[in-house]
Amino acid sequence: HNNSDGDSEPLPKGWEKRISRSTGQSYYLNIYTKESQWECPTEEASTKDNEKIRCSHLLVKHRGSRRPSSWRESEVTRSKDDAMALIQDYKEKIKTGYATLQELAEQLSDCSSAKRGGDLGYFARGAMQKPFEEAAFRLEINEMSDVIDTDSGLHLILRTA
Ligand SMILES: O=C(N[C@H](Cc1nc2ccccc2[nH]1)C(=O)O)c1cc2ccccc2s1
Repeated sequence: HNNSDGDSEPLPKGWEKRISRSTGQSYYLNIYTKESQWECPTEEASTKDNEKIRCSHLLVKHRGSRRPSSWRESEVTRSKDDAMALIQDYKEKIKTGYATLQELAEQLSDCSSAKRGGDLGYFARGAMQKPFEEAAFRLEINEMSDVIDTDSGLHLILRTA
């Protein structure tokens, strides 16, 4: 329920009202699961930490990657520094609106999810490597991460749901 002045009624237990850095809009944070939502909550915040989110990502592997091979090339030989230069370029292209993460992932991601524009589907905590999970669960919907370093390589993550 979005009451008109928003602040008249106290929030249900476990929620905090926040202001979005990017849009200035107020949103609501579940202090247990750290999940955020735009809608004013009507129920007590859920404490189950099997909350699921959905992300797409673009992965650039390097010769130190856990599996230095992909649908794009049978042996990935680029250095980590070269991978970093590449993914920073991709990040710029996405930030400037030159391309979407999905478009670049489909052509350039070293993850098999490239076929689905980088879509990884819904996942809960515990499914993905920790650095990826921590970054992904901190994102607001439609927000893209900075470059994230995992044993698989360097990622850009876009939270889609
Ligand atoms: O682990 C995967 N692919 C690896 C690369 C990789 N490593 C990751 C680490 C964290 C998140 C996604 C990641 N993708 C590979 O192809 O070598 C996954 C592929 C797909 C495809 C569809 C849905 C989930 C997944 S997870």
